Amino acid sequence: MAHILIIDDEKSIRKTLSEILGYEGYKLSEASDGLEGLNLFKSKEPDAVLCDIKMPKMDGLEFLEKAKEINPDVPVIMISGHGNIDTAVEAVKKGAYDYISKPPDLNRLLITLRNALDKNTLVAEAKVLRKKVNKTPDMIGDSEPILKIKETIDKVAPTDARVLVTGENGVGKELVARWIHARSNRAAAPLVEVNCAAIPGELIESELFGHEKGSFTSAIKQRIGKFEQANGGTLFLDEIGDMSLNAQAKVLRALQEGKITRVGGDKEISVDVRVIAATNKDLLKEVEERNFRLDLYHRLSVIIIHVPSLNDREADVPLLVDKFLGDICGEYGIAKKQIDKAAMKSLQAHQWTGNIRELRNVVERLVILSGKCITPEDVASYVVPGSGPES
Ligand SMILES: Nc1ncnc2c1ncn2[C@@H]1O[C@H](COP(=O)(O)OP(=O)(O)OP(=O)(O)O)[C@@H](O)[C@H]1O
Repeated sequence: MAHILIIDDEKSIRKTLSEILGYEGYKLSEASDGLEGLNLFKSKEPDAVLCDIKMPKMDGLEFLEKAKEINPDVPVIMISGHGNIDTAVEAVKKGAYDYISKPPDLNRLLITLRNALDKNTLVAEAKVLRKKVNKTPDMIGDSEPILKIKETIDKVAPTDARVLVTGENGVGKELVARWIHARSNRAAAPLVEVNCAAIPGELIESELFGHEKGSFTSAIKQRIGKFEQANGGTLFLDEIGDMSLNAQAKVLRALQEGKITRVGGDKEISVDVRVIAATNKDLLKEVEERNFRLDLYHRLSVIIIHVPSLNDREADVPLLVDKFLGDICGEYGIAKKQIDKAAMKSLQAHQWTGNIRELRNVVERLVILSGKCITPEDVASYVVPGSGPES
C-alpha cells in the first residue's frame, strides 16, 4: 500500500487525516512542520505528501520547492485554510499536484490522493519503459553480415525460439541478445544476464535456480535464482561453453520441463523463460571433448547467429569509428574531431582482434593524442604497433 506523508502543525488535522487514511489502509508518516517533513521526505521516501501551507520553521511553499528538488515525481497535495486559497493556487502553479481545503472533505481527499498516486504510477512505469527502450544500444554497421543478422533478429525475435549467438570476444554477441529481447513480445519483462564463466562452479546452480535458506553453509536466507527472475522474460546465458556439466544437466531439465527446483528445495516451480545463449567457443568441439552435452547443444541452438569479427566486416569500421568519435568527444565535452580519409582507410585495413572494444579504445587514444583532424601519421604513431615514431 502507498505511503503518505502528512505535514501539518495542527495536531487535530493530522489526527483526522491519519484516521481517514489509516482506515483506507495507507501507510503513514507525520510531521508537524516543513523542516521535519523534509527530513521524513528524504528518509521515508513517501509515495505522496499532504502538506499544510502555513507552518512554523518551514512553510508549505518552501517545503514544496525543496521536495521537488529532491524528487519531482512525488505528488504534493497542499492543505489550505480559508485565508490562503491564493497561496494554494500559487503552489499548484509551482508544481503541487492539487490542493484541498480545511476542514478536509473525506471524498475529495481520497479522490485527489488516489488520482495523484495513479498518475505517479504511470510516470514511474513510463520511466522504466523509456529506460528499457534506451537501454538497447544501436547496432552500427551496414556490411552484408550485419544486415543479415538484423534480418534474422527481426524474424526470430517475436518467436520464442532459443538462439545461440556465437563469435569471438567483444564482437557484439550480447548486443544481439539485447536486440532480440527488445523486439520480442517479452520486451516489457526483464532480460536477465548470467555470465557463466564468471561464477564459480559450485555457485552456478544457486545463481541460476536460487536456494532455500540453510541449503548450504553460506545460504543464510532464501534466494531467487536467475531463471525465476527472468520469468516472463529472457535469460541470457553468456559464455555457456564454460558451464559445468552438472549445471548443464539442470539447465537441460529446466528447458525440457519448464520447471526448476531451488537448491535445497523440493518444490517444483514453473518458469516461462526464453533462453538466449552465447559462446566464443566451438561448442561442437566441446561436445566432442565431452565438455558440453550434445542434448543441451541441440536444445539451445534452434537458431544460430554467428557474429563475425571486425576483420570480416571491414565496411563497418568507418561507421563504428564515426560513432565512437562522436560518443567519445561528447564524453570529453569537446567538438567532434574529424578524421582524414587516408587515416580512416588505414584503420579499415588494420588487423583487429575482433573485439569492438579494442576499436573504441583506439579511437579514444586518437581523440586524446591527435589534433582536430586525425591524420594517417596519427594512426601510424598510435595504432599500428611498430610503425610509429614512438616505437
Ligand atoms: N554493431 C555494433 N555497433 C555498436 N556498438 C557495438 C556493436 N557491436 C558491439 N558493440 C559494442 O561493443 C561492446 C562489446 O559488445 P558485446 O558486449 O555485445 O560483445 P560480446 O561479444 O557479448 O562480448 P563478450 O564476448 O566479451 O561477452 C559493447 O559496448 C557493445 O555495445
